[in-house]
Amino acid sequence: MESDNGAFMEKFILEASSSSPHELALKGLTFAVKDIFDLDGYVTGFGNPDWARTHSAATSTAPAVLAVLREGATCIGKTVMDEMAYSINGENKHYGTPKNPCAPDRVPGGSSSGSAVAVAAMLVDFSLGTDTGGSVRVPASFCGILGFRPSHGVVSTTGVIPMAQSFDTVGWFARDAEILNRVGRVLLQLPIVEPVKPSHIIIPEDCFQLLSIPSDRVTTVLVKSVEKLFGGHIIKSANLGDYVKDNVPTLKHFMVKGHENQEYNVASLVALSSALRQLQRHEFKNNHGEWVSTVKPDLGPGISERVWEAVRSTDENIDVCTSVKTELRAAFTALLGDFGILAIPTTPGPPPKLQTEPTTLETFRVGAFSLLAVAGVSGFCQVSIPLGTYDNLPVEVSMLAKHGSDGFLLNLVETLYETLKKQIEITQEQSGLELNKLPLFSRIMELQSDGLGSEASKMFNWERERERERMEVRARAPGKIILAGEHAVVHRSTAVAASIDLYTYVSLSFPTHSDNDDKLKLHFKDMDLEFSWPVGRIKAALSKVGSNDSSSPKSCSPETIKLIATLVEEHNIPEANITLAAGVSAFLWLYTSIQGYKPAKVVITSELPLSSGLASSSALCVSLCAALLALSDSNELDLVNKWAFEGEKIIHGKPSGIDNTVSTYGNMIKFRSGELTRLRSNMPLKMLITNTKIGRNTKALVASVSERTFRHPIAMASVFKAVDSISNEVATIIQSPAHDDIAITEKEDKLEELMEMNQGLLQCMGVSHASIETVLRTTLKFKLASKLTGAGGGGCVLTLLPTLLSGTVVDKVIAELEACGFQCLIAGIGGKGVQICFDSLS
Ligand SMILES: Nc1ncnc2c1ncn2[C@@H]1O[C@H](COP(=O)(O)OP(=O)(O)OP(=O)(O)O)[C@@H](O)[C@H]1O
Ligand SMILES: C[C@@](O)(CCO)CC(=O)[O-]
Repeated sequence: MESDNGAFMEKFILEASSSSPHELALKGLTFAVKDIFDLDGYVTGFGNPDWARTHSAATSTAPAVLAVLREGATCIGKTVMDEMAYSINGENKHYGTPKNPCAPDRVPGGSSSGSAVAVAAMLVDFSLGTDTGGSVRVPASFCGILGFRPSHGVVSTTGVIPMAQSFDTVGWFARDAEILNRVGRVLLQLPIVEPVKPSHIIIPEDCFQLLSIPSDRVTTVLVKSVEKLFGGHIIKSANLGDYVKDNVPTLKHFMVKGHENQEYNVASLVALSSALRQLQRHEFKNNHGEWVSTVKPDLGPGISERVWEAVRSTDENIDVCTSVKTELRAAFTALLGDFGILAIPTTPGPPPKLQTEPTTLETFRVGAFSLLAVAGVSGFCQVSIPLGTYDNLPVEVSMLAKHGSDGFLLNLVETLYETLKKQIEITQEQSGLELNKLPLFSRIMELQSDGLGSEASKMFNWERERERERMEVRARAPGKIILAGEHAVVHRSTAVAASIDLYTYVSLSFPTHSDNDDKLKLHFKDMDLEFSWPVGRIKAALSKVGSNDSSSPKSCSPETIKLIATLVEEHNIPEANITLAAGVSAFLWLYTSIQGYKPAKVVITSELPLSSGLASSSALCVSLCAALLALSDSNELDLVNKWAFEGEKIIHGKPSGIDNTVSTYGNMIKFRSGELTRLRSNMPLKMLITNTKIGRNTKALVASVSERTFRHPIAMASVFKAVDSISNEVATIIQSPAHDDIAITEKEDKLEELMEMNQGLLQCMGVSHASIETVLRTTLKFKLASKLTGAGGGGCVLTLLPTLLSGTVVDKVIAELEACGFQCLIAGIGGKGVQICFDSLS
């Protein structure tokens, strides 16, 4: 199954003999078909071996397949699909999961998984799939290609195993917008016509808020491209959820009480998807209930549950589902007219990891289906369009048009696609150094996904070695503030943190052969401290440690720490800088674990004050790991984060992982027991950060809180529980909408109160300090609330600067704090995480 990315069930060549006098529209193109289409003489497998075993070969070929064959395209095989088309994941336990060329550790999306992968891996020019609830749109978006779901009923589904007829469509995939359009014209039997300019493009904010990545990463590209081609005046914003709620009265039968105000869902769209799923279950049962009950097929996890749920479903609300369909189609027809476009995200985020638990996938599915149901229930046509990558994972946007406006939509994609691609490049360049936005990374991606197999990887390694010699890799990672929950987070309470726009920078370069240098050199530029070891010396000292595997982060054992300490002690670190020894040890562990024993030069500088609560140690570990992993096969952010955590352990003792996680991913997060939730901040937060300049050691402070917990377990459990509630409340406030100054002020007042409460509890933990109390007293004089941030014991203090606070007051507070000898800075919070770039040295 591994060859051809595991996309095919079976390969063969199928061509139609044609003596047509006209030029064939698809001549010279190859394609593949999902194993749900009948091909004369072949058993149609429906993704499941029990199905294949109990059905005989088809006696004719589905008209949709015949149509493309007759226009000169060559079919090269049938593709793997999800069992009975009852999944959007793309994992098939019987035939293997087709490998997603865009993200090999992620699912390819289903149910037309193999068809999408065959196109994405460039094994064919286009492919056919089917889409009932999302089975073309989802795999297209997960594999970074174009996917088209036509208006319901316009392409023949004869000779295609039905799933749920009210929603079943034949869809297709391509990498090229012109080919997508050409295939569409054949299937839709449409003549070639001039493109028509869209009358308006609606970008509903509520739908883009469902995205787990920053929504402007998607909307900016779209808006800029539309502005360039058609003018910005055609862009309209809207709230789709409200529009649907107000215009589809029957939907009330599917609205779940209490869901109206759910933060991450658009309640009326969730209701739409409930209606769709209900009717889908009903029709699936009519189609396959008897077969399932008799054969009791062996079905994969998640799919089995859904199939049996459908088979056992009762026929409630079926008429109401049909009314919802009719009302929604009328409402959207009024909204879009003949040439209006609705733009929404295809799915709420990047493809989930392979083998994610079905229960963990549920939140993703709820979000995905509420977006997918828009075209599903209205029967409108939809195209999913790739928009490059974010964090190395594919990003897509969808455009929908009125039922029957398929030709218009296909022309529009073709017109828009080149401009979109240029805009993606501009946006990615402007966002600077981001991990996945780099020439070398895109070259690596290309080489891995071009299907050249081992030849490609040989070339790739050789190329990489040469690149390595000429390259300087630079990385930077931000520091962080903790808004609520420090220390308690080590004891499994919730904390809320954000990145700040102060960074640690790492530069990594490897000597060329002609340099004849065999040393590993580390330069802390700010303190002008240099370390260097012959790599043979490091190898000899660490010979017992075993071989390195950069793709699986491991902890440094106490024995290895001792061995590393001998290497550190060979350099006499001045007494004033002795705390740097821990940073040097972490460096040696991370470097040797990821790069082995190779000579190199690493230079580190930082804008962050060390040991003051702004996570300088994490910024060091994260930027270092990003640089070290940049040239390896495994360059995922997740891996950077995991290795950085191992470095943190050396400096920190028992870290919770919050610091390295914020430094890696940026933004604002809620964090508990290693689990992170991204927060969508709905308020601009400005913080004054006061550095008391009292140096302290996070490791010692964390240990002191643990000791206090050991002495007073019950009392401290209550303290941690109270902190947990405070953090959760802070997260809710940050995310709740605020439309005017009054609402913002109310939110700020609440946050101030919670900060004061948190500070009180940090005092209970014993981590405040006289210098911190001085800052608190000073800011209180100006009615401003403050709390320590990070480990305490000195370090930094946060003061919330309310939006309506006058600049004069800010100046006065700062003047008074600086008069006490403190350093003040005003921080932008919630920016990007780690970033990386390559420079050529030659
Ligand atoms: N730029 C740097 N250069 C050298 N060493 C560094 C650098 N940044 C951090 N370190 C190492 O990290 C240590 C500081 O880590 P520590 O955890 O005590 O404080 P912090 O990370 O700044 O604060 P907190 O963990 O409370 O947010 C330093 O003593 C040093 O060993
Ligand atoms: C004090 C602490 O909670 C935050 C340090 O920035 C420690 C940790 O979470 O690892």
